[in-house]
Amino acid sequence: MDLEKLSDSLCFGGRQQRWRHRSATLGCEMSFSVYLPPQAEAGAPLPVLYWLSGLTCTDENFVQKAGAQRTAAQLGLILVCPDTSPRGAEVARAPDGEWDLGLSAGFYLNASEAPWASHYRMHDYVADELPSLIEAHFPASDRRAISGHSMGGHGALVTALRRPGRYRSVSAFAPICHPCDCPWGQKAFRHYLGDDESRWQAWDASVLIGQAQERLPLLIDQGEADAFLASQLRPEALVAAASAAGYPLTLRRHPGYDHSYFFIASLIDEHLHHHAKALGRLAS
Ligand SMILES: N[C@@H](CCC(=O)N[C@@H](CS)C(=O)NCC(=O)O)C(=O)O
Repeated sequence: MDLEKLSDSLCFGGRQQRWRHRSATLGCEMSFSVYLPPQAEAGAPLPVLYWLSGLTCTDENFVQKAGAQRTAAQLGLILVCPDTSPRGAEVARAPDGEWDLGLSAGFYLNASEAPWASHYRMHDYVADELPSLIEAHFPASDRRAISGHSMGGHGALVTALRRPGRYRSVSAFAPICHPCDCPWGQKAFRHYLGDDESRWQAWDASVLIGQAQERLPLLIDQGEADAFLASQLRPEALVAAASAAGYPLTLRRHPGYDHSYFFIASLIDEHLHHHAKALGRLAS
């Protein structure tokens, strides 16, 4: 596996890096960002928090805006941020001006429909190919946690729920909680998965939580001033489904916070502590 280093900066005593590789799963070149805390110098494997960003993002939004590195350095957590869709000239794209489909809008699923199916396999990339690469090339253990924002919050929830045993904890900021029943999700699922809505359910956290095999520590933060809250995010659907299934869910609603990275930056430390406890880096 060829890995090309694109950048490498000292950050809170650790390294903030960006890498490029050829993804066999996605059939294109992909970039990802990784933060290696100072403890990585010693070489002993450290646990990894995978972060999935939202619509219009790349692997760089979180590392530049969330301010997670200071606490990751204290806790000894590696942070890995994949891109939000396959990339490159060979990859299908939405018509100009549509930012909620195609590039930067992969929805962390495996598409079944043309023209998307040949490259849009972000679920397999995030759950399988990327962790294998990280664990082979960096001082990373197989203790994994997953988190994300908006479309990436949906991705974190669905990835953890679909893949029992792979993650120790999960969290999300302002996730799309019930994509089968909101405009962003319906548009993406119709294109990527086809018109048969019964096939959408395998990618909807509010459905999957009712079938969950394991109970992970699950934390969700939601801003009350988020412009997408009522129309797109629908946390009440996930709360109802979790309650019916007896799945413990901590959902915190925060007055005044919007959908931006300012909200994420305000609460990211609490998410890092949530994951550090499950990953054995803090007393629980
Ligand atoms: N472009 C959209 C907003 C898209 C948006 O809010 N994207 C979120 C994720 S869903 C984000 O993280 N944007 C990038 C950023 O804030 O750095 C609009 O104008 O309404």
